[in-house]
Amino acid sequence: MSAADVVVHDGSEVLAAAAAARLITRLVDAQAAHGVASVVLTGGRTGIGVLEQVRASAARDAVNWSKVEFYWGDERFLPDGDPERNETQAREALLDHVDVDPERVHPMAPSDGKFGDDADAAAAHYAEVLATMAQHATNIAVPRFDVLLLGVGEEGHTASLFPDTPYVREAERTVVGVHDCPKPPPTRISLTLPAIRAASEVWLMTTGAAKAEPVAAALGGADPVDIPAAGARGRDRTLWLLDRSAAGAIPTPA
Ligand SMILES: O=C1O[C@H](COP(=O)(O)O)[C@@H](O)[C@H](O)[C@H]1O
Repeated sequence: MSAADVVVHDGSEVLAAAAAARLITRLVDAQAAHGVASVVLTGGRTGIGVLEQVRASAARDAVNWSKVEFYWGDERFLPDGDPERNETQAREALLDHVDVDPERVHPMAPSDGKFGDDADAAAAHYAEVLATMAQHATNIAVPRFDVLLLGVGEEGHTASLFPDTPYVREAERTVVGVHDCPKPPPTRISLTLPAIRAASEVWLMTTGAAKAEPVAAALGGADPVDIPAAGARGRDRTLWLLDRSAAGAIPTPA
């Protein structure tokens, strides 16, 4: 397993702009190599801020947006269009402003969709969607994810995998319904660590002093059960994009 790369930016604004530029380049390169690129989106302040910066970028349309497969790493299990849904925020930040192919946008089901309020059924369906898109590049039933974006919570959660839960311990399923989350809303859908680890590149992006301890713990080799972000890594690259505050507790080399 390759060591994680850590890039520290001065503040949240420059981090979002720099991460947006990096994402545009990653998608352009993936399209050059594969024809179609694939990205797994995250919610949260930092993740959505990056999408807003992509929208605003002069380089935005270097990406052929109709040839990008969009997935989500997690979703707040709320009614369709709810402003707190990661999908709603991603559409407002970017997807509604570029020429995406609706057939290539794969949101996780809302709580008022065909699965009703059954988050476990909605999660099982998303796992089936991923399996049908799998290209058998890896030994797990998910498609090739060129880049998988993640945030990090103050207690170390990533996607919607929270500490010391059966969901962060999940070793077989690719997608789970998550219940009794400490951060509202209590019910969510999330990729599991095995699914996250199938991605070529995993980028963990976070800002603010409140994240400094979990970031330092994750980079210091914490048990993923205690700090789920510690368990997020890519097959080819794991990249931490931080601002100085979030990086503030990382031990400096002697
Ligand atoms: O609830 C969530 O929180 C995390 C982190 O969000 P942030 O605002 O602290 O960056 C986010 O990555 C996740 O997608 C979201 O569901």
